[in-house]
Amino acid sequence: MNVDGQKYRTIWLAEDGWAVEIIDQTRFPHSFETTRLENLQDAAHAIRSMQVRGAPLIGATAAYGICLALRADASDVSLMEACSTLLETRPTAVNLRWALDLMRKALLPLHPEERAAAAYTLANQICDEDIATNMAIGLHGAEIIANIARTKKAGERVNILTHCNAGWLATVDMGTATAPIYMSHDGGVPLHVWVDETRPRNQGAFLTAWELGKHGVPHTVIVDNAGGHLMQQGEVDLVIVGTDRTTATGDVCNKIGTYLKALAAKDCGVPFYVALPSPTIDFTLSDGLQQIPIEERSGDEVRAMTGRTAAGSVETIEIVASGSDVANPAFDVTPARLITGLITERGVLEANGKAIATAFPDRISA
Ligand SMILES: CSC[C@@H](O)[C@@H](O)C(=O)COP(=O)(O)O
Repeated sequence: MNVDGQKYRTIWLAEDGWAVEIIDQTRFPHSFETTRLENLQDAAHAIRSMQVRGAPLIGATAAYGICLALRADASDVSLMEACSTLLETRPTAVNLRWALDLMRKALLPLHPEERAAAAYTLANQICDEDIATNMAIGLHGAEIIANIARTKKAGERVNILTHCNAGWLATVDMGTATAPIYMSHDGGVPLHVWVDETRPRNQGAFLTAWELGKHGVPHTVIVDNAGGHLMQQGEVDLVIVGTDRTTATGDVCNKIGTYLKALAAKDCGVPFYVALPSPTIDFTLSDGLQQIPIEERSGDEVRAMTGRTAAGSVETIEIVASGSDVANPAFDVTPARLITGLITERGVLEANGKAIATAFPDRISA
């Protein structure tokens, strides 16, 4: 997407053709900075520290992490160790395992001398495919928005609520939940987005608001607890969120707080959609609540907030009474029964095993 007139992806090869550059997402929204990854440890650190985050981008970064590892040492041991180092960086987004499995299966049979070049080709392909997938999700999701827009009176806009950041910053480009929004907005559909701030790391307030703003999409940041009230007041036409892992039966794991939005949406009769690329479906799982590992992140993310002071410096302050315990589960699971539809690259599916299996027979057998 464009940032002040310059086209960016979230991850790309440096001019030297081997190092990897990323947008450092820990600096948002106070500054826009890019950083260079030169080895496996840089790539693992970028994922762990959330310089890059969002399920598809985590997968893409891991793929380039393999490239960097093989550039230094293309042996079988190096490949296997790189896969296990990267796999341990974050537990919930299944795109990480998907990308590593893809890389390992393709590269292990090759002669070590061929591996690094083949790894770069494959990682580039993963990135290009991510964008094509998101464009397809955008087209399918835009139809849903267009149908709602047709029910509106002149001058009324479609109000969409989203949680966390499933925007272009969470993918290689376009985003998943935001792809239908960008396409509809660019196509002239009047719309407005309610952006959940998404405590504790504020991906909504810091990232989604930033990228919607840069693209000129009307939006309003709300505290995480406001969504239910807005739905009761008829101020939300539909919810679109992303996901880090979706079971073969349609249970959706996404940023903590997603489940509460789905409950409120059900109670208020508001359609609740999940936008996802097929690498986010974990075909080995059938019960999201029992089987999806939920990342527990540092309590410091709950205890503190970072922001810009009136004097212009970026500072971190404590916001919890000292001595209190904190807990920080980073994701929750929304059962399939609360989901109106899954917006995938192969169309909008019902959230159930039959619909998913019918749309992705090739992925099940793989
Ligand atoms: C297209 S991204 C989908 C999800 O990865 C996104 O909604 C999300 O929850 C991201 O969590 P994060 O902890 O910021 O990596």
